[in-house]
Amino acid sequence: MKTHALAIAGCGKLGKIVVEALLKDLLPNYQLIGTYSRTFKKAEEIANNIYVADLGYTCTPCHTLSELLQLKPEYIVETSSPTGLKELALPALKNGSNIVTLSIGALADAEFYKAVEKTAFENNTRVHLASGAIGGFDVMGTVALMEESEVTFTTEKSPNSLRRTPVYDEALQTEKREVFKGDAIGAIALFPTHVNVSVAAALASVGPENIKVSINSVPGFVGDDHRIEVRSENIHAVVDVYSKNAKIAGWSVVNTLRNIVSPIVF
Ligand SMILES: NC(=O)C1=CN([C@@H]2O[C@H](COP(=O)(O)OP(=O)(O)OC[C@H]3O[C@@H](n4cnc5c(N)ncnc54)[C@H](OP(=O)(O)O)[C@@H]3O)[C@@H](O)[C@H]2O)C=CC1
Ligand SMILES: O=C([O-])CC(=O)C(=O)O
Repeated sequence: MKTHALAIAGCGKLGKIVVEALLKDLLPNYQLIGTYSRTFKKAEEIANNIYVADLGYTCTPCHTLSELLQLKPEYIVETSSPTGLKELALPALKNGSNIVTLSIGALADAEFYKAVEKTAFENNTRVHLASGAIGGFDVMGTVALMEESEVTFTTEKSPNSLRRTPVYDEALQTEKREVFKGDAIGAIALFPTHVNVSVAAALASVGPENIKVSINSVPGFVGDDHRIEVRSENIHAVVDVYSKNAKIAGWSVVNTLRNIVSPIVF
């Protein structure tokens, strides 16, 4: 069986899910050879998990991104932040590494998107956008090719998840409110780490400047509900995903990694 050298950049909650999957032998085609995170200790903890599991190879925790790239990983799981993806994408692609990312919000920047596309193309590498806390990119892409469509993205969130954002005030604890209405570029600018999904749905369909995004704070709400609706002359598609927490996003990276090496591809 061919094994692929894997690295993780951003060793937080979702990166750890990929490690959990490796240790459960759900990613038998990959060896985690390196980790990197802003806080070195977190990269070290994951590398230590691999050491303790005695998988027959070593995982090197890295202090810098360039140290990670020197390990020449074939795939880098990027689970840091949209800023992290901006720092990592071009050097990683030039280094011959493919990327699986959840920090899709970074790609709302059209100039960055173009540079990523060009660099990946020139270096024969690819960027895989994991489905994260949503799904249905296939339907969205298909309809976008087929005919003109209108795509709306409506999210319900708990007020607590908006606490460290500019829209938060205590009244949100008792009052339902639409806290953002606009396109995906405006949404990710206001909530830089909370609405990667809106950018992902937009990139899969009508583009970040054309999708209609509505973000709603609902008192007492637990988790997130993302509802994407595509309407065109022939199609009415609804993708509605409720998730109690963000675990689904981590597992979507695992699913993407499995799909990459599977002879039967979804
Ligand atoms: N597409 C989707 O559906 C979803 C996407 N996301 C995105 O996934 C990513 C990971 O989320 P999650 O695991 O919950 O986040 P966490 O905060 O738990 O983990 C992120 C880790 O990455 C590190 N980090 C952050 N920025 C950088 C950087 N520039 N360079 C290196 N390391 C960095 C953090 O370091 P430190 O510990 O020092 O802060 C932290 O350890 C985020 O971008 C988030 O926005 C999240 C949920 C759903
Ligand atoms: O879990 C979610 O609601 C999605 C999320 O944080 C994101 O898209 O960044």
